[in-house]
Amino acid sequence: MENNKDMLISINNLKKYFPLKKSSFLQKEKLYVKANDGITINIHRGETFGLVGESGCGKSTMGRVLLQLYPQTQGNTVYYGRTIYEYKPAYVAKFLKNLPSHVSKLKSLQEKASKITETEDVHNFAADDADRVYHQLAHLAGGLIYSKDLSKAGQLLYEEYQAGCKVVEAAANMETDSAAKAAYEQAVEKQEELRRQLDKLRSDCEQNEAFLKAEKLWDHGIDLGLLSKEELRILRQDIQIIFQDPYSSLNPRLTVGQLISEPLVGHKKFKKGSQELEDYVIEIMEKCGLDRYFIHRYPHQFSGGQRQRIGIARALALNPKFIVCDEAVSALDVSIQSQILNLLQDLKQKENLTYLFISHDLSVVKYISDRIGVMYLGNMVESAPSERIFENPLHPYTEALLNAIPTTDVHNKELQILEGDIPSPVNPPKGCKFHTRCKFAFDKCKECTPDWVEVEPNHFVACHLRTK
Ligand SMILES: Nc1ncnc2c1ncn2[C@@H]1O[C@H](COP(=O)(O)OP(=O)(O)OP(=O)(O)O)[C@@H](O)[C@H]1O
Repeated sequence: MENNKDMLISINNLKKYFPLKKSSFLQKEKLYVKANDGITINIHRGETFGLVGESGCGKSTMGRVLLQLYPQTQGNTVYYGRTIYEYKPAYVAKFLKNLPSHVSKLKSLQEKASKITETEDVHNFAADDADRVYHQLAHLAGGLIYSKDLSKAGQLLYEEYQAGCKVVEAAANMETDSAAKAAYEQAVEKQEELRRQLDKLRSDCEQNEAFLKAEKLWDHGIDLGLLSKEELRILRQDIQIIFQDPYSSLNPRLTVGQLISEPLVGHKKFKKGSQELEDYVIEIMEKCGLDRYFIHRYPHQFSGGQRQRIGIARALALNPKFIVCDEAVSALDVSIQSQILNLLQDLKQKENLTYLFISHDLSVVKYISDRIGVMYLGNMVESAPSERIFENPLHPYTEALLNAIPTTDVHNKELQILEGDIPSPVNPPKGCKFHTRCKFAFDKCKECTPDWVEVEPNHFVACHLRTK
C-alpha cells in the first residue's frame, strides 16, 4: 500500500466481475468476466492519474466502479473528499454500535478463508470477503478491532464520532453566528477528551504487527461501497464523469442551459427558472469556453469539441472534487483534442480538481498525467510518475506498449500492438496473467501471481522479474 496522507481516493483489492449467462443446462460452474480483478491504488489530491492499457483491459469499468455506477464485486473504495463527520453515512453508526458482532463476523470470515485453498476459492471470495470487512472495520476502528473490550471500544468510538460530527456542525454555525464559538470550543474539547480515552484503550491492546497495521488504516474516509443509494446520489456532486461521446451522453431535446441546469436543480442548488441559476450557468459556460448566447441552443447545433465543452460544463456545475475523464478526447480531431486537454488542465488548476484520465492514446496520457497506471486484463501491472513510466518502464507489458509507438506521430495509436491474442477475461491465465505473451516469462510466472511492489519511490510493479 502506498503511504501518502494526501489521498483523495484509496482503492483496495477492487474487483468487478460481470456474471455470464449459462450457455447450457449442463454448465455447472457460473462464469464471470473478470473486468477488474484485484486493483490496489491510491489517487492523490490534485493529480491527474492516467490509466492506459489495451482495449478490454478494464479501464472504463474501473472508472465506473469508482463512481459506483456499477456496484463493486469486492474490495474497498474509500473517498477522502469529505470526512464521515461531515457526511454522516448511516453505516458508521451501525458498525460502531455493533463493533463486537462485526469483529466476530470478521474473525469467522478470516477463519473460513484460512481453511480454503486458493484453487477451491475460485468464486466464493472467502479471502476477499475477509479482506474487505477487515478494511471496512479498520478504517473505522483502527487497531481497536483487537481490543479485549470491544463493547467499550465501540461505545467510545461511537461517542468520538458523534463529537466529531458536532465539531463540524459547530464550525459551520460559527460562519454565521459569532456566539457559536463557545459551542465549537466545547465540542472540540469533548472530542479531544474522547480521543484521550481511546488512546488509553489502545495502550491496553497488544501492540503487535496486526494492531499496528490496522491502526494505520484508522482514518475518516468514506467507504463508497457501504453507502445507500440516496447517500451515493448526494455524494455524486463530488464525483463526476465525462464520457467519450458527448453527443450520446447529452439529451438532444434539452438546450445547453437546461443541460447544465439539470444537475443543479436536481441537487437543489438553485430554483428552476431563477435568475441566479441562469447567471451561474452562464458563468460555468464561460469558464468552459462556451459563449453565453449558446445557452438556448441544442447539442446538434454544435461541433464535437463544443459538445465536449458542454459535457465538461455539466460535470463542473456541481463543483466536484474528482472527475473521471473516460476517453474524453478520443472522438475529437487532433487539433481540437489539444484545446480540450488545455481546458481540462486549466480547470484543474482553477477548481482544485483531481482527474482519473482514461485513454488508449499514450501520447494524450503522457501529456496530461502526473502519474500513470498500466492495466492488463483486469489488473494494474505498473504505476509510476508519468516521466518514470517513459524513462524507466519496468513491466515487460509497459515496455511493449511503449516500443510499439512510432516516435513521430503517436496520436490515436490503438493499443492493439502486441503479438498474441489477449487471453479471455473469463478464464485468465494462472500466475502472472501476462505470461502467455511475455518473452521473459519463466516457471514461476506461470504459477504464482506477482506481488504489487514499490521498486523505487512511487514506482510500483507486479512482475517476478523485478522481485527475483
Ligand atoms: N456491462 C458489462 N457487462 C458484461 N461485461 C462487460 C460490461 N462492461 C464491460 N464488460 C467486459 O469487461 C471487460 C473490460 O471492459 P472495459 O470496457 O472496462 O475495458 P476498457 O479497457 O475500457 O476497453 P475499451 O476502451 O475497449 O472500452 C471487457 O471484457 C468487456 O467486455
